[in-house]
Amino acid sequence: MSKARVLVVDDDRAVGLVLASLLKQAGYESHHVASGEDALAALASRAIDVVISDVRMPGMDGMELLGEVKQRTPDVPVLLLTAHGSVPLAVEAMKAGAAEFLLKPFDRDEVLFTVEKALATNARVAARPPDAPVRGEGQVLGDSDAMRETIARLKKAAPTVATVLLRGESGTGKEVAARTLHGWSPRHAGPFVAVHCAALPDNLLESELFGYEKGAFTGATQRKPGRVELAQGGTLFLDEIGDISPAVQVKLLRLLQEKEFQRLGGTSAEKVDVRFVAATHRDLEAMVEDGTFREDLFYRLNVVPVWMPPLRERGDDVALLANRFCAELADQNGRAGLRFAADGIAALRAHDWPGNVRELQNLVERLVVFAEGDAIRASDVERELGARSARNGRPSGSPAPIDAGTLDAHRVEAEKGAIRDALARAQGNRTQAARLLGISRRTLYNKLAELGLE
Ligand SMILES: Nc1ncnc2c1ncn2[C@@H]1O[C@H](COP(=O)(O)OP(=O)(O)OP(=O)(O)O)[C@@H](O)[C@H]1O
Repeated sequence: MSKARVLVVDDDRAVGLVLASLLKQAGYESHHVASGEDALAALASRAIDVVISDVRMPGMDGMELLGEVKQRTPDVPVLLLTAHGSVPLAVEAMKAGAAEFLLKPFDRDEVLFTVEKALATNARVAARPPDAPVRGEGQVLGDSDAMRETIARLKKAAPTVATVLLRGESGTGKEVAARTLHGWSPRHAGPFVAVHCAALPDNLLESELFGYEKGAFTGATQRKPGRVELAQGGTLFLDEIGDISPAVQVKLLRLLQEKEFQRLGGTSAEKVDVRFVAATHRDLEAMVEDGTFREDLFYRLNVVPVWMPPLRERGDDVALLANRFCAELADQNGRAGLRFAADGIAALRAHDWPGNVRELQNLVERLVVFAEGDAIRASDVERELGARSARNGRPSGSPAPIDAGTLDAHRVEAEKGAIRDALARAQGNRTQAARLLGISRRTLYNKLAELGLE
């Protein structure tokens, strides 16, 4: 299908561009405009599926824009973004019809989760057929020994219907690999449908996967196909498979074994023809051992295991990827010609990339947005790495312990306390705990790993 279109409205160019490009990376078509007036012009001239707008802007502000959008194109959900969050403002915005209220500085997963949720309420988008990506789109890139081996395995698996299990740390490119595999497969003209299993609570995940019949539950006013059905003739990508509950594990086992499923509220089994690709950063073998992941499901998934190597083991790929990202992002951001100086690349090579390719891509993006000359130098890289490490509480390069007196150490402790508290209040239920904390389930999982609370 054509990609969902997101309009980003922010008078702060850097914020707007970063947000628009984050959405692009996630597979949306996104445009940035700098004012409410320009947003209305964009809405009048092209089909937009969701709007994300800053609240405080000169001229027409986000609240006024919200009012106009609700009048002119009531189907289009509006998400408001502000650094000046206050409860009365949020309440006022929700009353005026805002789909959601997001706080700056924004969290990538939170933004994507919220956009996905908002798109699900847009009937026009829901009625579209699923994704049929262009052959070759989003191909895995890499020339290191580790990556050559991975690519060779993907090529061998591509022409078959064997289930592929992609393993590797977060940000290593498992989803990119899944899309590449689909693009290389005989099913490439069919749909590629992704389900991010950790992002959804159980009941939503089930209805998302299997769909529902009219009347299956309150609010089920019409029959809705699930992602499994939408992937007919193509590939179903089950991301974060290690995060699904035992109840969903049983249903997936049946789907993988019998190639059939039942819609929620349905009475008959439906047959499907889909190729399964799953991914996880978790140690599934250990989960099988401790009884949190079904052994039979593990074997069904682990037919062709493919490991995505961490970026720190990919040698020259750092330079290859950085140059590629720089060229693309510089082009998109009106900085064509901007490149890395040799010492800039050397500085990148010296970093250990705990966030893998995602971290590199985000860093290059910031370097492009804030670059002043024609070349990105080691000092620019070090400054950005240092700034981000300070924010993450993870000093750059060497993993020195956090000084108990620093602001970051306090933040880390405060976050740990809030997460422990929410988990206790939710009696260990992570979905509820995430809700109490106002973050997505996926963000909670990432935080648990980052803070060593798992
Ligand atoms: N080989 C690659 N070529 C181009 N971009 C890549 C490559 N690998 C990863 N990326 C980019 O890095 C980011 C992370 O990739 P991806 O989402 O596929 O990782 P992942 O392993 O699925 O992460 P997670 O486990 O957190 O879901 C994406 O923005 C993706 O576009």
